[in-house]
Order: sequence, then C-alpha cells, then structure tokens
Amino acid sequence: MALVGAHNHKDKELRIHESLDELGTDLADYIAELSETSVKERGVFAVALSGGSLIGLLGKLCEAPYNKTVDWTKWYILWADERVVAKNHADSNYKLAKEGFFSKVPIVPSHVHSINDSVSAEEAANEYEFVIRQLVKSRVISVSDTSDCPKFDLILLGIGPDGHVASLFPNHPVLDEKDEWVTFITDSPKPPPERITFTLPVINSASNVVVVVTGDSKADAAHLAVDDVGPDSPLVPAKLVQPTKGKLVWFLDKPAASKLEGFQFSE
Ligand SMILES: O=C1O[C@H](COP(=O)(O)O)[C@@H](O)[C@H](O)[C@H]1O
Repeated sequence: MALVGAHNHKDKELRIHESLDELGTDLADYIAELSETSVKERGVFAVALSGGSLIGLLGKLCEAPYNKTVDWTKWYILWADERVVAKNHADSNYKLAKEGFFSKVPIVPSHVHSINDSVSAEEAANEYEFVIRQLVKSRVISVSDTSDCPKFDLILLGIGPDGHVASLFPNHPVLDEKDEWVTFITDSPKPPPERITFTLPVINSASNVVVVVTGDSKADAAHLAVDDVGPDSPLVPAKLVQPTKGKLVWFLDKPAASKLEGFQFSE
C-alpha cells in the first residue's frame, strides 16, 4: 500500500495517500479488519455512516475480496447524520449510501436503520435516539464504559470545507449538547437546512472513529483540525472529534493533507 505519509499524531493516526484509489483500498482493508475483530468479539458490527464524498470511497469495500470475506450478515448500519428529506430525495444520505454502498453487498435489510422521513426534524431525532436505545438494549450496540452513551464499533465521518463533521457545524449551539444522543438542526448553513445528527459525546464514545478527507478544498479544515493552531484560529468541529477511549484514524489524500504541518510533498 503506497502511503505517502503515515504518522501517529498525538491522539490520532494520519494515513495520507497518493491517490483516491489507494486511499479507497486502504480504507476497505481497515474497515474489513475492524468488522472481523468486532464480529469475533461481539458477534455483530454496528456502523454509523455519514453522507457526502465518503460514500464514493467505500466502493472498494463492495468489490473482491471484501464482498466475499466480510461477514455482511453481521453488519448493522445507522447514520451519524441525515438530512430530513424523503428517502428518495437527491439530498438523502440514506439514498446515497444505498445506491453507492450497501445495496451492492448482502446486508440484511432489517439491519439498516434509517430515520423516519415523514416527521419533523425534532421528532425524527427523538425517534432515532429511541431506535438506538432499543439496539443498545438488545446489545447490537454496546455501551460506553465512561458515559451512558452508545459505543458504536465504527463511526465514519467526512468533513466539509468549513470543518463540519456529521451535521455539527462551526459555532452552532449543538456542539455543546451533552444530554441527547441524537439532536436536530433547522438552520444548517449547507442545504438542506433540516438535519439530525449524532452529538459529540456519542461520536467520542465510539470504539473506532474514521475521518475521511479528500480534495484541496478541505486542506484548510484539515490543518485547523489536526495542527496546533492556537486559540486565535477558528475552532472547527472536526477538532472536537477526540474519542475518549476509542481509536481515531484520519484517511487523507495529498491535496487534503497539503497544509498539514510537517508534511511537505514534492510534485
Ligand atoms: O452535509 C454533509 O457534508 C459532510 C461532508 O460532505 P462532503 O461531500 O464534503 O464530503 C458529510 O460528511 C455529512 O454527512 C453530510 O451530511
């Protein structure tokens, strides 16, 4: 695997790739390994997806050898954030993931837990938290040892050019939400405005968090999130992704990593 840079950066591992193709293969290897470990230890693999460009990078996971070696029947799929639109709407994270990922592998349909798209954002968030509570009760999702939060086996996050993760946007009051597992916003700066999102305590309780960031439009956000930029720089939500006990790995391509301190790439 041609990694142009791999670095243990304090609390996180950075895996920087020459091309999107190599990044996709490394990401597929990494997720397949986590799935194998989790299925061995717990009998299931509970994953929360995000939307956006991340989904296109899961393509390799649907191909050989992973389509045959991963035990897809043990996967449970949820969403770390979702736009409150119909499931067949172009903006739906569910539609994106279905078309680009899980319809191509033998996931059990009843293991896919999407939001109720026919109620308000607030009701959708409450109902989704209830769904997660039921999955915790039935031990599909385990519980954190340090909080009362669910402990997902893996939460997959993308980041926006403004440094948002899931639907946690810069300077938004939901960044301070400590009590809810799932909350809602009706004023997303990126359309569509109504969304539900996991809160930071849930993200930071996961056993594994993977952040995938590609393209030069994300280079500033990656720099602000990863480097010690000081208190006068904007605080990007991606910087607040700091699993309490879990493992955090960032997968980047060279353009996204181009402004990280200590990584100088020659053309
Ligand atoms: O709105 C969203 O944006 C982010 C980032 O998307 P990208 O297309 O710039 O990669 C995504 O991770 C999030 O789930 C989504 O709702």
